[in-house]
Amino acid sequence: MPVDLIRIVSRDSPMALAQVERVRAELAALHPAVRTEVIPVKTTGDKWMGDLSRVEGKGAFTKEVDAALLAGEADLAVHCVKDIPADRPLPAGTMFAAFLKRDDIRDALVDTAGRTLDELPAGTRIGTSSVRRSAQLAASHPHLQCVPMRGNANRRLDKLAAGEADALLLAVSGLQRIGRTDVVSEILPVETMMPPIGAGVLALQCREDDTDTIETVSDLGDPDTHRETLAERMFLHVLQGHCNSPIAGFARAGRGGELSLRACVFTPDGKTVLNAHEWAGRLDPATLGTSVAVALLRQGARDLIDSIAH
Ligand SMILES: NCc1[nH]cc(CCC(=O)O)c1CC(=O)O
Repeated sequence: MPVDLIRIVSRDSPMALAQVERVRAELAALHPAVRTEVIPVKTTGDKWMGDLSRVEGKGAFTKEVDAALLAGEADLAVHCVKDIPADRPLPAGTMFAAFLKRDDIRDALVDTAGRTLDELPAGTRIGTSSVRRSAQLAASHPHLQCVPMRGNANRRLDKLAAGEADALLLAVSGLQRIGRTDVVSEILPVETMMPPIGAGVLALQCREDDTDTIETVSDLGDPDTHRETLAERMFLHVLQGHCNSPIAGFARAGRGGELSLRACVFTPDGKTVLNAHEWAGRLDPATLGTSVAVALLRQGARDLIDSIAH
């Protein structure tokens, strides 16, 4: 039975609310009779500006949103896949109903003087708390210096303007969502800055017994994004990666539907980089994710991941 109202819960950052607007627009196009309501909530990750590993890092951006969904205060949660823990199952009683068509997966350099990464002088302070970003930067541009920076993308841009760093690394998709691609000075190729698992993908999560809502929103799903996301999340699950892991990678669905998954694990100083790249047919994303994870474990990934606090 079609539903007539869907209450959507999400973080309350400008980026998260823009994501909800995309979901509402796509829903309105496919199901014009369905009304929507937005329920913004603050998550632990939004409130705590210290090291994420100190606040049970796992699920810091999703816990309160999932709680509202499970309590029946909302019918649909919108999450960045990147922020959903993969080392354990989704909260019991919830499931993914759809993954929206993937956005740009790359990171961008934001430099107020408009320079590229190669043009930045030694000692330039790059604002990022991400081990993934700082390790890769240490590998390719060891003369640059990373300084810790947290907060939603708008706040980071404010901190940059206030002089807390000289430049930032931020996801292109996030900047597009908040309407700030004007600040991008260079889009980094994935060879220089491999994206995080789930980059640029939005997940729609429902209560598993709410078949009416699941049926309604599942029409928004994109099949290629779905397979890519399953492969990437299975990869991260097998590696038991956490939010602060030095792990990067991405799957790509080819024209014929075949999937490839490239991934790496590195030391924080970027001096050791483990690499794996495998292909699979269109119907087996989970095996592909498992296989790439096992290839990296055989190369010693376990020690690299476990050496970082979480
Ligand atoms: N940790 C915050 C976060 N979660 C998802 C994105 C980017 C958007 C996406 O990949 O869906 C960002 C911002 C950033 O990393 O610059």
